[in-house]
Order: sequence, then C-alpha cells, then structure tokens
Amino acid sequence: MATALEIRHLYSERDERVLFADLSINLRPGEILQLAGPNGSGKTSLLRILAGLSSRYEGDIDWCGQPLRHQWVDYRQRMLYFSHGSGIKPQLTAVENLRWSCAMRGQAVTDGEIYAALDRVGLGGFGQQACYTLSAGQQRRVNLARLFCIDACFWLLDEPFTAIDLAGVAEIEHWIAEFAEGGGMVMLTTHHPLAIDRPVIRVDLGGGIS
Ligand SMILES: Nc1ncnc2c1ncn2[C@@H]1O[C@H](COP(=O)(O)OP(=O)(O)OP(=O)(O)O)[C@@H](O)[C@H]1O
Repeated sequence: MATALEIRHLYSERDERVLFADLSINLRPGEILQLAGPNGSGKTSLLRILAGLSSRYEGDIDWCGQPLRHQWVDYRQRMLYFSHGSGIKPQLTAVENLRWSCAMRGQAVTDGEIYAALDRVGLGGFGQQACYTLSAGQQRRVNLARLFCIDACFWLLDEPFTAIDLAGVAEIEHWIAEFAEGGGMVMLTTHHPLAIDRPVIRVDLGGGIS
C-alpha cells in the first residue's frame, strides 16, 4: 500500500542539543510504529511536530505524496493526537469533554456515540461526572475515549499507557491492533514493552530503525 506519511531527513535541536538528525520514516496504512529512546531523546518533540504543534525542525514531511503544509486541512481531519498530558478540561464532564473535542474538529457526534465510546473505555456511568472528580487513570480514559468518537486514520499517541491499569494496557494494545487491522496508522511513544499481535516498526531516537 502507498506510503501515507513520509518523513525525510528530519532534523531538530533544542537548546543547541541535536535531538535527531537525518531521520527518515515511512508509514503506510495498517502500520504501527513505536518511537523508542531514553528520556529527553525527542519522542514527544517529534510527535508535537507531526501534530502541528511545533515547527522546530528542518527537513521534509509529506502526507499522501504532497508536502504536509499543502495538505494541512486534510491531514488535521485525519490525524488524532493524544498528548501525554491529561488532554481534558477538568471542570467539564466526560461527555462535555468529548462533545467539545468533536466540535473542535467540526465533527458531528451523537450522545449515543459518546456514551458508546465511554463504555468502551470502561467509563459507562461516569459520563455526567466533572472530570476533576475522576481518578488519574479515569481521566486518561476520558481522553482515550476520543479514539472511538473521532474519525481519524492516523493516531499519534504519546505515552497512552500512563496511569492505566494492567488490564487497560492490554485493552489499548488490542485497540491499536484492531485499528491497524482496519487500515489505520499508529505512531506511539511508550517505555512499556508492547504486546501487539501485529508487526511493530520500532524507531529508536537514541539509536537506529529496526
Ligand atoms: N518547552 C521546552 N523548553 C525547553 N526545552 C524543552 C522543552 N520541551 C522539551 N525540551 C527539551 O527537549 C528535549 C527532548 O524532550 P522530549 O520531551 O521530546 O523527550 P522525550 O523523548 O519525549 O522524553 P521522555 O521519555 O522523558 O518523555 C529534552 O532535552 C527537553 O529538555
């Protein structure tokens, strides 16, 4: 299948320290890529570049064969970024957070779809609760529920397992595999050894590509 995301000769530095240089990555529909590397090696920096939140780089990024900067509108509709922060507004309820996330993308969503997404992440019954009253792991799960109510073909996941219990980690791994099986693309960072029943491309920012 044709490459959807092509990164060529990417270079980025922070405070005169090179994070990565000459980094090239191809990602095709159905592929899962794990960014690995020690703390501070630039994983989040790379995901923020790909999420359009940072322009601290040199090099080329193409989306579906065109420079990303020309494809921005299409790309933003198809990419879903999950940051390593909680990603939610604590004063809003879980349902309001998800409604807000969808509205920000101009995507229509029904209450039924929102409650189904909350059910999938184990938060059935918590939809009307202000998020500051939820536990850290439950707040992360509200954010994860976006995976099920936002249409996207590319998930960019920064440390999706943080604060998630062991059963939840296995579930997320299953969701990633299922998404890729359906043609979705995933790029994620994690220090957790992945147990996914599909090939995972590993890019080590402290080393090479394997
Ligand atoms: N807002 C910032 N201001 C200054 N330096 C920053 C900022 N954000 C990140 N950096 C620096 O950029 C480097 C890469 O950070 P980054 O968060 O990308 O690493 P990481 O590989 O995701 O690390 P971790 O595994 O700890 O999450 C670090 O040295 C960090 O100090």
